Order: sequence, then C-alpha cells, then structure tokens
Amino acid sequence: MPTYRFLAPLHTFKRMLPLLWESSRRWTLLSSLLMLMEVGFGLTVLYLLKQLVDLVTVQLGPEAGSADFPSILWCVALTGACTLAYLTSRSMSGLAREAQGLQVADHIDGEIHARAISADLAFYESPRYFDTLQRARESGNQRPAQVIGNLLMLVKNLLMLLAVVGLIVTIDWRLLPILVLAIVPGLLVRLYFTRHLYDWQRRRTQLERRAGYLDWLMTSDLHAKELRLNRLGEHLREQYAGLRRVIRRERMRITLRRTRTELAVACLANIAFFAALAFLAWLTAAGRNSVGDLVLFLLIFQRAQSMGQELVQQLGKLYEDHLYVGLLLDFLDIRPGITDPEHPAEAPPQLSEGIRFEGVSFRYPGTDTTVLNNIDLSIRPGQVVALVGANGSGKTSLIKLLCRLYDPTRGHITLDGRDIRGYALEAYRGLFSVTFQDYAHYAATVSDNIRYGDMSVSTGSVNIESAATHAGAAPFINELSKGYATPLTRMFDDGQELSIGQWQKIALSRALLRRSEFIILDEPTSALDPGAEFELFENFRERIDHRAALIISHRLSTVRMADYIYVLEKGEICEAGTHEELIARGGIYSKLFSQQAHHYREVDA
Ligand SMILES: Nc1ncnc2c1ncn2[C@@H]1O[C@H](COP(=O)(O)OP(=O)(O)OP(=O)(O)O)[C@@H](O)[C@H]1O
Repeated sequence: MPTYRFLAPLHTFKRMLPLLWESSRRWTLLSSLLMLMEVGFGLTVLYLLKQLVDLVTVQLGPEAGSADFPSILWCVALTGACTLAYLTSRSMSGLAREAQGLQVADHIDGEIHARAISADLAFYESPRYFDTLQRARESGNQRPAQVIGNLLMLVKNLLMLLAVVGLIVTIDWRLLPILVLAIVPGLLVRLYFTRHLYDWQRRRTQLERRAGYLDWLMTSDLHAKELRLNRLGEHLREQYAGLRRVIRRERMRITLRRTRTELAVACLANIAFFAALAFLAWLTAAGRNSVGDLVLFLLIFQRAQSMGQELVQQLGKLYEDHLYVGLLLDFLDIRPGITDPEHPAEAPPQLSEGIRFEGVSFRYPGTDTTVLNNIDLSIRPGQVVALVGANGSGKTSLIKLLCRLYDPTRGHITLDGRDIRGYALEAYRGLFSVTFQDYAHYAATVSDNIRYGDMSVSTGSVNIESAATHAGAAPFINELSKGYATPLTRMFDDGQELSIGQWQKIALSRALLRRSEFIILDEPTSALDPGAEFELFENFRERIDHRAALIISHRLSTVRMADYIYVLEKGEICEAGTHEELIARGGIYSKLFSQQAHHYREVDA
C-alpha cells in the first residue's frame, strides 16, 4: 500500500518518542533546546551576513560618500558574536546529545533484556527469534536517541536552506533550478542506497549469525578440548573466512556502485555551480547585476549546496533510522504467549491432590511430530515418582510442560483439580525446584551458584550450606581456597574450576535450596560416582524433606526407591506401577532392570 509506506517513518517515530521520553526526559529536553538555539543563531548569522553585504555594497555604490563605518563594524562584531554563540550552542548540544544517547542506549539494552528473559522458550527454537535479536542489536541501541538529533538537524538545515534560497532569489530567480539540480539527485541516490543496504543487511542476517557462531566456537572455552583433539580448528577457520568473504564481497559491490553514482551526482552538482557562476559573471559584466550580487552568490551558493547535501544526509539518516528502529521495535514487540490468566487463582497453601496430567499431548511449536501422546500421570504431595524411558521418549518434554515452560497441545494439567493455566505463572512456577540435564554453570561464587535457586535467601545464609550438605557438595566446597566465596570460573581473577560431577552437586544444591512443593531432577546423578549416587538416594526422602519429587534416570538402581514409576516409550506411557509391580509384570521395565542388574552381577562375579 503506497500511502502506508509513505507514512511508515512517521509511524515508527511516533512509537519511538515515548521510549525516548521514558528513558531520558531531561537530556531529551536539554538537547532539543540547545539544538533550537543552534538553529536560531545559525539563521541570525545568515541574516547578518546579508546585512553586511548590503552595507558594503552601498559603500561601493554612487552614495559612497556617506560612509557608515561604525554600522559596518557593529555588523561585523554582531556577526562574530552570533557565530560564537552558534558554535557554543552547537558544541553544547553535541554534548547533550551524547549524554542522551548513552542513557537511551542503556535503557534500550534494559528493554531488550526484559523481552529476552520473559520470551517463551519456543522463541529460542525459532531462527526468526535469533534473526530479530541480531537485527535489533545491529540496529544499534543509540539509534533512537539519534532520531531526535537528526530530526532537529533536518529542521535546522531546512530553515537555513530556505533562508539561503531566499537570498539567492533576491540575486536572480533563474539560479533556483540550478540549485535544485545540485541537490535533488544527491537526495535520490542517498535514499535509494539506504534502502538497498538495509534490504541486503536483512537478507544476510543468518549468514552473519552463522559466522558469529563459528567465531564463538573458535574462541570460547566450551569446545576447546574437542577442537584441538579433532583438529577442527583449521576447518572452522576456513568456513568462517569463506562466509566473511561472501559478506565482504557483497558489501563492497554495493559500496562500489554507491561511490560511482555519488561521484556522478557530485560532478553534476559542480557543473551546475560553475554554469551558474558563468551565467552570473556574464550578467555582471553586462552591467545587469551588481558586483555585490556576484560576491553574495560566491559566498552563499556553495553554502547552500553544502546545506543541501547535509539536508540530503539528514533525510537519508532519518530514513535509515526509521528502517533500523523498526527492527528494534520488532524485537520489543515480542510478547510471551504463556502468560497469567486474567483472574489468576491463588496457589493452594497446602496441596491435597497434587499434579495430574489428563490426556496430555504435545508438539513443539513449528513442528508436526507429536512428542507426548495422551499422557495420564499424577504426582501426589510427598510422593516420589520416577520417569523411565529411552533417549528421545519425551521425559524432558514432560517436565517442561509440568513447569509450564510450554502449554500442552491437547489435554490438561491440573494442580489440586484446577487447570494450571488458571494460576498466576510466577506463583505456579515457584512450586517447583528443577535441575535440568543441561543445568547452568554460573561464573559466580559457590554461594551465588547455590543461591540462584532461591533469590530470597541471603548470601551468607546457613540454608546454602545445608543445601550443599544434602546434595553431598559440602566436603569439596570446604576444601576450596575461599570456601563458599570461591568464584567458580577461570574467566575472572581468583576463580577455580570444578569437575563435572562437582558441578552437578552444585546444581543439586541449588535445587534443594528452595522450599518448593515439588523437586524435579532430570538425570541428577549422571556425572556422580556410584558412591555419591548411593549416598544421595540412601536417605533421599529426608534430604528433600519429604516433599514430592519427580526423578528421571536411566539408572534403574536409583529409580527403584520411587513410590511409583512411569515408563515412557515414543511419547506414550506404556507401563506404570511400583518397582515390584513392574518387575512382576515382566515388561520393558523388568527387561531393562535385569539387563542392568546382569552387568553388576558380572562385575561382582
Ligand atoms: N526444543 C525442541 N524442539 C523440537 N523438538 C524437540 C525439542 N526438544 C526435544 N525435541 C524432540 O522431542 C522428543 C523428546 O525429547 P526429550 O528431550 O523430551 O527426550 P528425553 O526422553 O528427555 O531424552 P533423553 O533421555 O535423551 O534426555 C525428541 O524426539 C526430540 O527430538
């Protein structure tokens, strides 16, 4: 729709102004005021210049006798003073713009982070999310602040240009089309290439992201071991260089075309200027114009031309601002789909029935594979439930649904008989302490790494040590150089690195810290030695204070102590019961259990 496209920049700026106002009210006002002063003084200087030329022209004319040197001197002094004021307000407004820009940039970063931390998990599975994030980042967090500056500069240049055009018309109106010829083609070229570059940048976002990923692979410590042992480094370097080559070539092609066109346009503008000069010189020589007019023309035509060029640049920048701020706004428009209901129910203070899955099915957004099918399952208060199943059978996906990181595609999950979508999201999620398989390693102190499980606990709280004791982490923490204050990273000074099993115990401590209703442990002992695993599950119920728990484990020796066991196969529950019931049944569970037990017996023998 052409009308809409034409109005689109206005729409973008309208949406952006409240953002600016919110983030730096004082600096926005001050920088706008200083800019207005800059415009005012700039125009006054132009006016005084015209007065000066008029006064000098009078001196050269037939009434030369009535010399008015004091007026000329006053005029020069006033022009000088206004120029000084103009320069001062220009520097001050630059300063205010810088301060405003920094403040707005931090505010925008804060907004980006706010959207990122509340976005649905589903966003992370869509390349569109990463593209939008990358574009928002590329668009520059200072850009919204620049818009006000660019708008005011545009107004300033427009007013000054109009004043200069007025002066030129007083010399000869026929100079006007020449001025237009010197300015307008430049404007069109600028707008065309701004759009062209923007379109190209949008197209190559994924390419840039791919290059960024390779860069991260080569420089991060996460895969440094494999990179060296598999001699992957050179291969990645080549891949990276290849991608950068493509990006560089495409970019250079555009720059080359742009330079060529801009040069042609600049030549045209110069030809226009010299043609105008020749025309005026001819008029002056023929006595149809005064020498003063020629001087004035020389003084202001090039100024008008450079103002025109600035105007063109400003328009180009504003257009660019509209395009790139649009990318930022795209990201800020992200709203989570999993949200609070309109009238959330209070979470029950004392659970009676617990959690129930009723005919729950699930597909990840954007995919057509059903990963969970018609699941019926319950976890009663105080009950320890185990989930067993082969890789990819849907165990972790079930936990994600339970914690409402996703909503089921079909069926219901209830808490004490009420659909979990009826509770306030944060209060509901607060019922669970979870350790995922890919638990986090925070580059922070031991104490903080545990405390991140419950931010209401203070750094020095005894609860942190007690959680570490229950998770079996206390002995090795006490041997660290600074105990609980040891930073767990080698990225910063004084840090120490842990073994994978020790990290897992820290993650377990984090889950045990919070007094939540349910504890969920996804493969909690995958990296623990058998002794540590045995210790953890020996008196597991006391360790978790007799709360309800859901445990996923491939080690059936761990699972047998659960009150109830569900066996998942290809997203469906194929068996359920106590350990004894499942063994007696002689199904998958019983087969898996005897396979594992057989290994142990072989070792024993
Ligand atoms: N984020 C995702 N987007 C799309 N599909 C996914 C996603 N995560 C998992 N899947 C798919 O869902 C299925 C179940 O995965 P899930 O992680 O729940 O299995 P699991 O039983 O926990 O496996 P494992 O024992 O290996 O941890 C798999 O086929 C997997 O490919």
